[in-house]
Amino acid sequence: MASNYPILPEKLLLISLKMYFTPERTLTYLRELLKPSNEIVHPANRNKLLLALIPDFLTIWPCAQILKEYEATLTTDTAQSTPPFLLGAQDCFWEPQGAYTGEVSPASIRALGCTIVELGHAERRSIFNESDDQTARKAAATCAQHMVPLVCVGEVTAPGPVVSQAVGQAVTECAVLVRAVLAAIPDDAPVIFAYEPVWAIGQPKPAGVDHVAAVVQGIRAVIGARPGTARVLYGGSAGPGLWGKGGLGHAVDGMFLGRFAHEIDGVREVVREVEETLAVA
Ligand SMILES: O=C(CO)COP(=O)(O)O
Repeated sequence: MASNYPILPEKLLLISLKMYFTPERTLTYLRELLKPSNEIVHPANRNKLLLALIPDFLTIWPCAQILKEYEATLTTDTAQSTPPFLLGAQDCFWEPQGAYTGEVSPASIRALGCTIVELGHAERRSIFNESDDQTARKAAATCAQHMVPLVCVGEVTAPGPVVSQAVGQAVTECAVLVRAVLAAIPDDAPVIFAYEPVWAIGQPKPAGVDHVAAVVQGIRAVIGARPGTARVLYGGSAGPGLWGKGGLGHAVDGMFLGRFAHEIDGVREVVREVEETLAVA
C-alpha cells in the first residue's frame, strides 16, 4: 500500500515545539506561520520544500483545525497528494489501542491529521530510558498507520580532536538505531532520520558543518538503497545561517528546528536560505 504513504519532497524543514509553549502560544504561532503576509509557507513549492510543525499532543487537534481552514483558502490542486504543510506528533505508543494508560495511539494521531511521528528523541532516551527496540516498534506502528517515522539518531559524546575517529564513532553509534528501524518497517515505507548529536542539542551553536556532512554521509551508507524514500536531516541548535553558502545545504535533506524557530522571523530566515539553494519562489 505504498501509495497511501505521504510523498516526501527533496527538502524538509521540521519544527518541534517540545514542551516549550502554552496551548495559546502554539495556536498563535501556527497561524503566524501560515499567514501569507509572513511569506513562510509557499504551497506551490510543496514538491520541493515542505514545512511541518510538531506541537505537543494537546494541541494537535486545534492545529489540525487551523490547517484545515488554511487549506480551504488555497486553490485545489488534485495532482498533489501531499498537503502544503504537515503536522506531526512528538511520540506514539507501539500498539494502536488497548489498556495502555497514559499512552497515545498512533491510530488516533493519524485520525487527527498527523503525517509524521517523531521517535527516539535524545530527551526520550535519556529521561525516559526509551530503547532502540522500543523506538523501532513505534516506527513500525507509525508506518502501519501510513505515517512517516521521524527517527532521531545521534552520538552522545562530543567529538575529540581526531576528526576521522569522531566521525567513525558517531556513525557507529547512529547505525544501531538506523538498522533497528529499517529492519522493523516495510521496505517501501518512507522514513526520515534526524541526525541530532546529543551534545549539540540545547546549545548556543550547532555541530560543525564538516562533522555533520561526514556523519550524514555515513548514515546514508548505512541506509543504503531501498525502495522507500529516506531523508536525512540535521537537528541540534539549528537555525538561521546554517544552511546557505558553506553551510549544510549541500549535505542534508533539511533541518529539524527547535529553539531557533520559536520566533517567526527565525523560521522565515531559514526558509529563505533553503529556497535560495533550490531556486524556488
Ligand atoms: O532537539 C532538537 C529538535 O528535536 C533541537 O533542539 P534545539 O534546536 O533547541 O537544540
